[in-house]
Amino acid sequence: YYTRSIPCSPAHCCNDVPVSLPPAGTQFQYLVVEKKGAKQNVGVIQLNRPKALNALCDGLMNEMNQALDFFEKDPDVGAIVITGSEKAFAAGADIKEMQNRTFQECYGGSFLAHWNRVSLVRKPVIAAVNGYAPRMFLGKYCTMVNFCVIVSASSRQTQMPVLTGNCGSLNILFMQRANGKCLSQSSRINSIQTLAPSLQLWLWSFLGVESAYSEAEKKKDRPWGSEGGGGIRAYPLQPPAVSTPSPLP
Ligand SMILES: C=CC(=O)SCCNC(=O)CCNC(=O)[C@H](O)C(C)(C)COP(=O)(O)OP(=O)(O)OC[C@H]1O[C@@H](n2cnc3c(N)ncnc32)[C@H](O)[C@@H]1OP(=O)(O)O
Repeated sequence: YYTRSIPCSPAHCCNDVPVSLPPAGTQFQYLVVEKKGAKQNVGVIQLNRPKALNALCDGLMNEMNQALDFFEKDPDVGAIVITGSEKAFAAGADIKEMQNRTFQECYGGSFLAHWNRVSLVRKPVIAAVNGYAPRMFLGKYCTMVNFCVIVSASSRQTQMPVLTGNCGSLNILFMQRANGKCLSQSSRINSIQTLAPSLQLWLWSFLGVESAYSEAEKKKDRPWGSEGGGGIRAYPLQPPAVSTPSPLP
């Protein structure tokens, strides 16, 4: 759980008595939540459900929202990092929990609506990804990572190319700043290429394109993320020329 061991800030004076944030006694079953860094100003949320490869069950996502609330309100926290374990960032939605739910339940009950909290945090949220992260980056069912700002790190075990997530994620930040909307995947990708090319280049150079590009993807010699329908390539220097689809025969 999370303890506060740094000196008081004016906004949070505790008269030298250690303060626990979130409120003392808050225990997380599925997360390790702590503040890190020399200035203790980075809120770190580590997914901690190893037996299920950090699959995102309701309990985990509720705790995630709680932790995000705490960090967003904490004036000492400048940025939030969400990370997993070495083997898995997260195995996506908890499919065991989902398997018996009917369409009506999901649709009527706003299934997964509480997953959006991370996209509303008004501080940078960085997803530090290692290991398995199926369906976390691309496709119809974009999950948590797509609502974060930057996805860093890479791993051969990551099933989706890491950089793909970076583009979508950073772009969401951009679009949130611009108009508060999360656009469709292709719009996001297009817009970052047209509206924020320098930001994109900066991000790519920051992350090191080559190191984020898995050997497996290299061998396939195809656009990153094409499996998920995104069709994204690494364009370290120039955005792609817009191609017109060939007419149907
Ligand atoms: C919003 C929509 C989505 O996110 S849909 C995407 C849902 N995710 C998936 O479909 C991934 C499913 N998992 C896998 O394909 C594999 O687990 C793997 C490739 C990620 C890893 O394979 P590995 O062989 O290394 O591990 P296990 O398959 O043995 O898994 C260990 C343990 O974790 C449980 N588990 C894994 N993924 C999930 C999940 N998404 N939901 C619930 N539980 C999951 C798995 O059942 C094993 O537990 P056990 O008690 O031994 O059955």
